[in-house]
Amino acid sequence: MRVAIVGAGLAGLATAVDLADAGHEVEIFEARPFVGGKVGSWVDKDGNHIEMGLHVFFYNYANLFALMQKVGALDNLLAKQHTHTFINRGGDVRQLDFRFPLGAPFNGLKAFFTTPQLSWQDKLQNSLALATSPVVRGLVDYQGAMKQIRALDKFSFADWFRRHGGSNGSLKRMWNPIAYALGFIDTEQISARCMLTIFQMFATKTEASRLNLLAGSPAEYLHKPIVDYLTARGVKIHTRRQTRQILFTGEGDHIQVTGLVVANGDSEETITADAYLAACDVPGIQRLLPTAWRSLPEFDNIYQLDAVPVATVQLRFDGWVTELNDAEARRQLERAAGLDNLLYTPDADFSCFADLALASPKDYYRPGEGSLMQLVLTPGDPFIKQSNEAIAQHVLKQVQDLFPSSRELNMTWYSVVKLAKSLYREAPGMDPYRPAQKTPIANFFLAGSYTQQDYIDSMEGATLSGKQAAAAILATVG
Ligand SMILES: Cc1cc2nc3c(=O)[nH]c(=O)nc-3n(C[C@H](O)[C@H](O)[C@H](O)COP(=O)(O)OP(=O)(O)OC[C@H]3O[C@@H](n4cnc5c(N)ncnc54)[C@H](O)[C@@H]3O)c2cc1C
Repeated sequence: MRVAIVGAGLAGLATAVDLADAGHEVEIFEARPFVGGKVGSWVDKDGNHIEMGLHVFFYNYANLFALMQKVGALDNLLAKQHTHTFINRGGDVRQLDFRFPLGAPFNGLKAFFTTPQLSWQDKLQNSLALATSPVVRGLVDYQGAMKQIRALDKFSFADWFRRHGGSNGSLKRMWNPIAYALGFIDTEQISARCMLTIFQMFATKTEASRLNLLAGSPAEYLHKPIVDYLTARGVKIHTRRQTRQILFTGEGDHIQVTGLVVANGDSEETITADAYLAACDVPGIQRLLPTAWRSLPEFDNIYQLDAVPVATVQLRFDGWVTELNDAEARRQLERAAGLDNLLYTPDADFSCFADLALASPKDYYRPGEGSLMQLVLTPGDPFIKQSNEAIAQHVLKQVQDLFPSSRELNMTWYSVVKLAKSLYREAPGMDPYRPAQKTPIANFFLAGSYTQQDYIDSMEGATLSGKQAAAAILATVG
C-alpha cells in the first residue's frame, strides 16, 4: 500500500512509523522547512537553537515514550525532580512536592496538603471539589471515570470547580498557571474535561505528574532519531512541500480521493497513493479540505474548532538568573529541589518557563555564559502584533520581578517565536466537533492532536492520534 501523508508533526511521523513497520510505502509532505510541527526547532545563523515552544514530557506519555524507545531516543529525556515549582513575585519559591514513599493517589494528596502555594482555606475547598469529582471513581474504574469526565466537557473548569466548592484563590494561584501551561487559556475558558483528564492521570499513576525535558533541542534529540528510523525503512520525507489541493471524484458518501496537488519549488506536482492522511494542525486542515466536503458534518464540524495564539521568548543572560542573592529565597529554592525543572508563575504574562541552560543543557548551556530562559506567553493574544524587541523588554522586566537579583545581569540575546494559531482551543463544548481519524471517505484519514483522542492537545495526544490513524488505515485500506 502507498500512503501519502500531509504534515510532518508528531502525528504524521507517528503514523508513518506504524505504517512503515507494517511494510507499507510512505511519503510525507511538509510545508515548513523542518519536521516536527509545533515541536519543531532550528538553528539560526549564529548557532542559537530556536524552538517553536517550550516542551515538557509528562511521565505517562506511554505512546510517545514507546515511539522514542523504538527509534532510540528515550535516553534523550532528562527526568526532573517530582515537584511542580511556582515562582511568585520577589523570588518567592513554592512547590507542589510529589516526592513521597507512597504512590498515587497518596503522593498527590501529600503534595496538595503540604503546598505553601495555597492557604489552608483554599486547600480544604480544593479537597472538597476533588472529592466530589469523577477522579475518585477513577481510582477503581478508570474508563468509567473518563466517560464522566468527557460528559463535563460543556462546563468551564472554573465553573465546575466553584460549583463543587473550590475557591477563586486556588484558581488564581495554582490552577490558572497550570491551565495556561496545558492549553494556553485560563480556567474560565478551558473545559473541565481537559483539566480533570490530567487530574485523573495524576491521581491514578504515581509518576504521571513527573516531568522530563529533552537533553537538548527537539530537532536533534527527538526528530532526528525518528527521521533516521523512517528513512532507514524507505519512508521519503519532503520539507517545503505544501499540499495545496485534494483531488477527488464523486460526492456525498461516494467521494474517493484521487491525488494531492503538492508544491514543488516554483511549480506543482500531483501525488497519487492508495490512502491519504492529513496530519495537519487546525488552521492547516481548515485550509486544505475541499469546500464541497462541508456537506458532510464530520468535515463541517472541523470549522467550529478554533486555535489559540501563543508566543515563546528566549532570553540569554551573562550570568545565572536563578542565583538568588536573598538567603530565604535560596533556602526555599533548595527545598524546592532547584530550578532544573519546568517552572510556573501566577505573577507574570508567561505562565510557565524553564532555564534551558540548566534543564536542557546539551544545546543550550554555553561555558562562560549563564541562563537561557525560555518563557511561554499565555494568553498570546496581546503579543502577536507587538514588535519582538518590545516583547523581549517586557518579559525581561517580568523575569527581574520574579528574580530580583537578576537585575544585576545583562540580557545578551533574545528571540521571539509567535504562533497566531497554535493549540486547538480546548473551550467548553468543543469536544463533539473533533473528528475521528477514520472519515466518511474510504481512502482519506485524519490525524493531529485536535482529532479525537483521550488526551489533551499535547505531544502524547498527537502521537496517539497518529497511532489511531495508522490502525484505521491498516484496517480499512491495508
Ligand atoms: C508553545 C507550545 C508549547 C507546547 N508545550 C507542550 C508541552 O510542554 N508538552 C506537550 O506535550 N505538548 C506541548 N505543546 C503541544 C504540542 O506541540 C502539540 O500538541 C503537538 O506538537 C501537535 O502535533 P501535531 O502533529 O498534531 O500538529 P503539528 O505539530 O501542528 O503538525 C502539523 C504539521 O502539518 C503541517 N501542515 C499543515 N498544513 C499543511 C499542508 N497543507 N501541507 C503540508 N504540511 C502542512 C504543518 O506545517 C505542521 O508541521 C506545545 C505547543 C506549543 C505551540
